[in-house]
Parts: sequence; C-alpha cells; structure tokens
Amino acid sequence: MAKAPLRVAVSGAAGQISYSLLFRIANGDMLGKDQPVILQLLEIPDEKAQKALQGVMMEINDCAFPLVAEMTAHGDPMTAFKDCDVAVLVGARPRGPGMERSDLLQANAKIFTAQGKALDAVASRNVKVLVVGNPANTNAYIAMKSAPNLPAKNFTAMLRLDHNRALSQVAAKIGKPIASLEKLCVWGNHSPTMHADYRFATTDGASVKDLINDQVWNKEVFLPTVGKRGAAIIEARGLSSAASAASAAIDHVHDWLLGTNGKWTTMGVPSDGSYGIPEGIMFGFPVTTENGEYKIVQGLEIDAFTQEGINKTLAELEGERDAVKDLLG
Ligand SMILES: NC(=O)c1ccc[n+]([C@@H]2O[C@H](COP(=O)([O-])OP(=O)(O)OC[C@H]3O[C@@H](n4cnc5c(N)ncnc54)[C@H](O)[C@@H]3O)[C@@H](O)[C@H]2O)c1
Ligand SMILES: O=C(O)C[C@H](O)C(=O)O
Repeated sequence: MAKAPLRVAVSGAAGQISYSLLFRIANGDMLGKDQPVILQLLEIPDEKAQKALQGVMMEINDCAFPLVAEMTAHGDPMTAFKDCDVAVLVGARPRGPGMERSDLLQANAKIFTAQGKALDAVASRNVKVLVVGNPANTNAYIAMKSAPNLPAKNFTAMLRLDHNRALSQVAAKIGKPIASLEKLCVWGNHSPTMHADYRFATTDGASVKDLINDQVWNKEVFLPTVGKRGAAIIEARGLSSAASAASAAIDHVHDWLLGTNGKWTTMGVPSDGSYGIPEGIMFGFPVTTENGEYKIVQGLEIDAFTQEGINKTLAELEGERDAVKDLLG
C-alpha cells in the first residue's frame, strides 16, 4: 500500500540552497523513494521573492516528480508550518564577502523567534526541525526556546556539511574511498571554531589516525581547511555554498528519520550535558540514529588538544546564546 504523504516545510524556498534542496526532496532523496511528500514552501511576503518562488514551483511541476502529492506557497510561517512533519529552515540572510557570522546574529534572531513560535502553534507535535540558515546553531537554539510545547530534542542544527567536508579531506589525504570511512565527527558550532575529529575514525577497520600519523597536518591543514571551507567557497564563487549545503541537509534529515544502522554521523543537537557541554546548548556531537531518534555517542576519550578545541567552540556558542538572551521572551 502506498505510504501517506509527509508534510515538509521549507523556508527560504526561492533561495539558492532551496534551488537544489527542493528538487532532491521531491525526488525522494531525503525521505525515501517510496515516500510521497507535500511541499509547504515559505518565502518572505515580498512580491519579488513570491514571484521567484512561483517560478521554482513551476519548475518542480515540470519535473513531474511522482512523489510530490501537493505543493503550496506561503508568505506566513503560520500557514507554511501547519501540520508539518519535517521543517527545514533555510531562509536567512546569507553572509557575503568579508562579513562575519556574528553580524547576522541579531537580524536572524528575529526570524527564528517568529518561526519557532509558529512551529509551536501549528506544526505536528512530533515535527523534526533542521536549521540550516546561519548562524545555524544559535538560530536552532532560538527556535527551540521559542517553541516550549514541542520536544526540545526535535530541534537540530546542521553540522553535516562540516562532517562531509571533513570526510572528503580525510579520504583524499589517505587515498581511501569515502564509503570506507566510519566514526568521524565534528564537535561544536557550525563556524570556523568547529572541531573536526578523526581520532576514532576507521577505514575498513584500520585506524585513520595511525594512517595519517601527522598532528601538524591535523592542526595546521585539516582543521583550518574544514573550518574555513565556507569562507573559501564564498571567496571562489562569490556566493555561499548551495548544492553542498542542500546535500548535507538531505543527508541530515535522511539519516535522522531513516537511521544510520549503528554508524556515526554528526548532528547539532541540544546538549543533554554529555561531554560537559551545558544542557540546551545546540552543539555538534557524534550521534547514531534509529527509529527517528538520535543518540549522542557516549564514553569517548577527550584528549587535551580536543578539549581545547571543544572549549573554544563552546565559548563561542555561549557568547552567541548570551547575545540573544534578551530577545527570547
Ligand atoms: N549550516 C550550514 O552548513 C550552511 C551552509 C550554507 C549556507 N548556510 C546558510 O543558509 C542560509 C541560506 O543560504 P542561501 O544561499 O540559500 O541564501 P539565499 O539568500 O540564496 O536564500 C535565502 C532565502 O531565504 C529567504 N528568506 C529570508 N528571510 C526569510 C524568512 N524570514 N522566511 C522565509 N524566507 C526567508 C530569502 O528571501 C531568500 O530567498 C544562509 O543563512 C547561509 O549562510 C548554512
Ligand atoms: O559560512 C557561510 O556563510 C556559508 C556556510 O555556512 C558554509 O559553511 O558554507
């Protein structure tokens, strides 16, 4: 029997990430090739943005995706998020050349307070929320805090792009296929302070750390390359990453809902106090997922270098949290 459609709300639906993301959701890459979807697309209530959204919807129609059961355009989160099962919050102002993420904190805080409240009011009580729009961790934190009637654990931030970037760098360094890699993770904030960690990673069972055996490369090449990849893409393209960000969003929601079969991935999730991260901070952790729930991988040894990295990214997140404190009602 055909599955009942799931309602997927996407904000920033006429933006560049969505121009890749929506077509992959519609194609079944996110929720499965047998899972029909109802797309509920949100853009700012501005004539130009709404017209662009109509254009994107025309193109989705022209793909004749069999899995798209219905599609609607919205200018108000209260209608866009109605009964949604999944919400991918992409809409935000992207960082341009030379701009710091912190510059965007205040403007985006307003957007995510309103959207958190709307999710609280009208979304499915089990809605799974992924925040992509930057600063993603703090925006997710704000949305979570603005939705007290929804489970806090259902709000997540996207660290998957950093995770995938780290996988790609490690695979190239050791000359092994990405598919052979397991047990890599990224701690902390989706920002240059994030701390990618391959100490536990394996390739076909062999230790990646032993194969690399080069702490100078880890510190001076790997971490800065992964941490500053977003800025490098902006520098090269004149625009922030879009297709790779959309692909990471697909991976994040896919693995959250459909499971990792015991394998690790990285998700930004509200801390439960694991690894000394204060409760509620939206932090990148290694997780496994099963039956639509994630579990933080426990019991990993944190050496002095990693602890230093974790402390730095945590301090940044605590600073962001404090900067938006007054905006949370
Ligand atoms: N977490 C990550 O790994 C990651 C990676 C890449 C980009 N990003 C972030 O994703 C966001 C979107 O990037 P993009 O390249 O698609 O930007 P974009 O400017 O091309 O598109 C953003 C869209 O969001 C819309 N929008 C703005 N405010 C909105 C609101 N309140 N409600 C609904 N829609 C709204 C805009 O009108 C625009 O169409 C940016 O914040 C960017 O920095 C995050
Ligand atoms: O840094 C940005 O604004 C873009 C994005 O977060 C990225 O990591 O590519």
